[in-house]
Parts: sequence; structure tokens; C-alpha cells
Amino acid sequence: MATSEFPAQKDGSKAVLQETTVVVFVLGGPGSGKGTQCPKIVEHFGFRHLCAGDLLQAEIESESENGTMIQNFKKEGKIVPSEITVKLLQQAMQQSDNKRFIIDGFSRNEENRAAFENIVRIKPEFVLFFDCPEEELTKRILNRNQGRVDDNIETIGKRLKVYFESTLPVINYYNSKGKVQKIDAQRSIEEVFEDVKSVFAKLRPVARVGSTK
Ligand SMILES: Nc1ncnc2c1ncn2[C@@H]1O[C@H](COP(=O)(O)OP(=O)(O)OP(=O)(O)O)[C@@H](O)[C@H]1O
Ligand SMILES: O=c1ccn([C@@H]2O[C@H](COP(=O)(O)O)[C@@H](O)[C@H]2O)c(=O)[nH]1
Ligand SMILES: [Mg+2]
Repeated sequence: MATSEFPAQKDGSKAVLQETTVVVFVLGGPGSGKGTQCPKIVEHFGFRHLCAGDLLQAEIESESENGTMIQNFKKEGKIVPSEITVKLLQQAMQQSDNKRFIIDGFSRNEENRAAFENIVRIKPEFVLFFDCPEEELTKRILNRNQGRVDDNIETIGKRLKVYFESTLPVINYYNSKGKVQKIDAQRSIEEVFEDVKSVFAKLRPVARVGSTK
């Protein structure tokens, strides 16, 4: 079986990533419902949920060497350089027993996409795209009330601009490869999940069982 290798581990060994690893990128504007739907996918289909934004937030909270820089990027709604985000995703994938991942909020731009495919050496099975109008996104974020530093009207404007200018082209890229599953995300949480279920139900059976760690 063909495999690709992650970089050397602390103990000198190499984590081998097998062809059977399945990656799904979950994309959509800020507030489109990625973080709401992903736990439901975990519950029903046994994927491991990796949220790029949460991995970056953990770096901020652990006061790592890049924490302050990441916090500043987040406050400005800017995309953190790929070398940081891809490394965090790669580590989380290596540490997981589960080899089926939904990666929430990634790839944010072309640089992210190329870095992931070149370094991790996996192409996503498909991209789950939550399509939602701008006014609804803004309304949802302003009502979210989770204390996020970027959930304010000024940063929302910046995040939406970055989404339209940098993330939509990634979605368009995968669409040109026939890899986008578009969901109308403006409906209720339950209605949206009905469509999400239909998409995942079509995956080969091996992708529907197993650990969520
Ligand atoms: N279908 C829906 N209808 C109404 N509200 C929703 C729906 N889906 C999610 N929400 C609400 O909208 C807000 C944003 O949802 P969520 O955090 O899942 O978005 P997100 O795509 O992860 O956003 P971000 O990119 O900013 O992390 C939350 O308060 C959530 O409860
Ligand atoms: O791949 C990523 C994911 C996130 N960011 C930064 O984090 C914030 C919040 O991300 P959410 O997915 O909305 O939780 C985002 O605006 C970026 O600043 C990133 O740089 N790269
Ligand atoms: Mg989210």
C-alpha cells in the first residue's frame, strides 16, 4: 500500500500516514454553522473533528511562542501563516487513533491549501461547503455571545472580506475538481444536518465506523 510520511517524531520514529486516511475540509463564511454541524457529524459518522481556529486558540491560551502573533491575526481577522496551522493540524492528526478527519475552517486560502497538500500529502475526499448569505452570517455572529475577540462588527467586516477574497477561491478550486458538496446553510440547524447526513451517508462504509479520538 502506498503511504506518505510525516516528519520525524521526538523519539526519532516517523508517523506513517496511510492511503486509508480520509480528510474532509469544512468551509463556509464566518457564522455559517461549521462548528454547530461538525459535532453532529462526529456523533453520526465517527469522524474526528479538528477545528483549525480552536487549535490556534489553544496556542494563544497556552502562551506558546507564537501565541501573541496568532492573537493579533485573529483580532484582525487575518489568516495565520500556513507553517503554523498546518503543523498544528499535522500534530493533531498524528496523535489521533482515528484516521478520518473533518477539518473545520481550513483551508482558508491558496497558501493553506498548497501547504497542506504538499506537507501532509493528502487531498481532501471532498469539501463540505456551508453556503449562507452575508446578512445572515453577520446576524448569527453578533448573536453568538461566546466572548470571542473577533465577534464584533469591526472584525466581522474584515473576516467577511478575507472570506470572499481568499477562502472562496479555495472552494472554487475544489469545485473545479468536482469535490465540493454545497449545503444551503440558511435553513434551521436540523434541516441543514439532514443534507449533511445525505452527503456523509454516500461515503464508503469504512468511513462510517470507528473511534472519534
Ligand atoms: N442553521 C442555523 N440557524 C440559525 N443559527 C445557527 C445555525 N447554525 C448555527 N447557528 C448559530 O450561529 C452561530 C454561529 O455558528 P457556528 O459557531 O457554528 O459558526 P461557524 O461557521 O463555526 O463560525 P466561525 O467561522 O466564526 O467559527 C452560533 O451561535 C450558532 O448557534
Ligand atoms: O485555518 C485557519 C483557521 C482560523 N484562523 C484564524 O482564526 C480565526 C477564527 O477562525 P474560525 O474558524 O472562525 O474559528 C480566523 O478569523 C483567523 O484569524 C486562521 O488563521 N487559519
Ligand atoms: Mg467555528
